[in-house]
Amino acid sequence: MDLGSVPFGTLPKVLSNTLSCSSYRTQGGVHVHEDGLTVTSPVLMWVQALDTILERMKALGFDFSQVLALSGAGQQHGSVYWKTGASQVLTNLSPDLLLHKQLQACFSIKDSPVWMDSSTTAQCRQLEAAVGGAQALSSLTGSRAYERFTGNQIAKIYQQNPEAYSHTERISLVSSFAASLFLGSYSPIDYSDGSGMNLLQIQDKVWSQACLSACAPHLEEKLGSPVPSCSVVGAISSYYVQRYGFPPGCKVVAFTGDNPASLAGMRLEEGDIAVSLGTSDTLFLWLQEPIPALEGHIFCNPVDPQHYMALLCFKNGSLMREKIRDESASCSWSDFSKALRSTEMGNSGNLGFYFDIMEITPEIIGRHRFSAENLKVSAFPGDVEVRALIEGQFMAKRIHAEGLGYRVMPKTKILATGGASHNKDILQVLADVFGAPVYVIDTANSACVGSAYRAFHGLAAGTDLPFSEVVKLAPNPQLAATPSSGASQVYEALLPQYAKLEQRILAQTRGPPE
Ligand SMILES: Nc1ncnc2c1ncn2[C@@H]1O[C@H](COP(=O)(O)OP(=O)(O)O)[C@@H](O)[C@H]1O
Ligand SMILES: O=C(CO)[C@@H](O)[C@H](O)COP(=O)(O)O
Repeated sequence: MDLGSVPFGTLPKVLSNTLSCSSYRTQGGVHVHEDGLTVTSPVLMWVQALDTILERMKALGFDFSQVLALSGAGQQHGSVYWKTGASQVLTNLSPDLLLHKQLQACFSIKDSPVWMDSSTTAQCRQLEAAVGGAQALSSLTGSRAYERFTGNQIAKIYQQNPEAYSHTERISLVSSFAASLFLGSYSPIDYSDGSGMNLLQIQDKVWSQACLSACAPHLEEKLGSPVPSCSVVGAISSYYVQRYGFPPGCKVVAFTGDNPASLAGMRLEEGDIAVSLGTSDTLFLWLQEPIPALEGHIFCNPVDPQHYMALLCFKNGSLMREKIRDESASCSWSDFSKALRSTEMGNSGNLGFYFDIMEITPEIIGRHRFSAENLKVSAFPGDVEVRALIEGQFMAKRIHAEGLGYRVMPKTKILATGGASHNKDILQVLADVFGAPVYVIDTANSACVGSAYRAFHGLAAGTDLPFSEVVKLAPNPQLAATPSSGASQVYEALLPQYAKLEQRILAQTRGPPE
């Protein structure tokens, strides 16, 4: 969880929040189960993370009485299952005890499925069949069925553990769960994060009855009604007023997904392209008109209710970069950067695909390396390996963004965020592959900054003030890398090559058509 105070003018302090993990024997915040597909996090770990951060802030003397509004963000798609009777506990929290001590018995499922889960292929096929196919589901909800999307996760829980499902009074997303903790009552799901469930009709902004009934019974009452992302969902619970000194009127603005919150934090404009280099890599764009397809996702826009955002998710992001860093660059980001600087754009024609876990975009697993002559090779020297990884990751992003209809224009800006956006040498490759300048904001944690901006926007709710007006005095993104001379010739030649090899691997791994 991070504290975000809007860093300009005389604006009040706001608190933004992302929950992260602590020591529950998780790796990277999650448990990967024996089947290699099921991935969960202990829900109490998230509750304890909130306790820990608030206690630390109190110990540091943070003045909670200045917080007029707060909002936050959570990983998308993950879900939390509140047990029958939990709302009673939530509304009667004792300020003398930590949250995780009081909420221990409140969850019907203790290990929440998270975005990395890919165990629901059967449920995905069932959902698509129920609504007339993959494209029909995409046209309705913005995406074909994806394993991590919450509707399919709920369907799996209902099918495998009907008793726990029937003892569930409320299902939250990670974002609305975190908001519920602050509210002391169930927070609604916002339209933008709600778009990552395969359940919400993105045009009408209501739950799809066909999708709900294909996933599980009585689902609508367990989800509650979705709300616009900029809604004030209530005032902070008296628990925080008494224990930490928040003002009683402190407003809670609907929490949203980490990627929608990043869009807000980066103040993305139409034509820009955002690349988030976090645990997952994502690429997202502002859209006026949704054109849902079989690849990628359309979400409701988190700051403008009339508009949309498109998103591509790449599962093998930072964790893959960390592996190659450890294997080929002495476990050091500085050696990793040196490798990028000591090799040339285009990597002398050597290309690599690095997907240690089943990738989402495209559905490939394994490491696949090719020489300049397109021959499969089993290994590259360390420096070549590092460049092949980074060039491959960014070429995939450009190719799949162009598949969605996106074109790099002369005025295109790339806005980079996430942990790896601290690395200038990685950003240089990004600028070269896209042939466009790369900008960063002064904190790489754009989801937190975006949550602070959204909280401030929520304070102005009812005045119809557009989000862009609210953030107009925020600092502008800083230029971090510009394309090197000759980059466009190198990558114009290499991009079709990479796309062809990707198709070849896909054809080989899928096998002959049935
Ligand atoms: N200098 C660096 N170069 C490349 N990657 C980095 C660097 N510093 C941090 N990272 C990566 O950033 C990742 C965390 O990114 P972050 O955006 O905080 O994650 P999340 O998406 O889970 O919020 C780490 O896994 C780490 O690999
Ligand atoms: O699945 C997606 C987007 O569709 C992920 O981007 C998650 O939203 C979590 O990402 P990290 O912040 O853990 O990288």
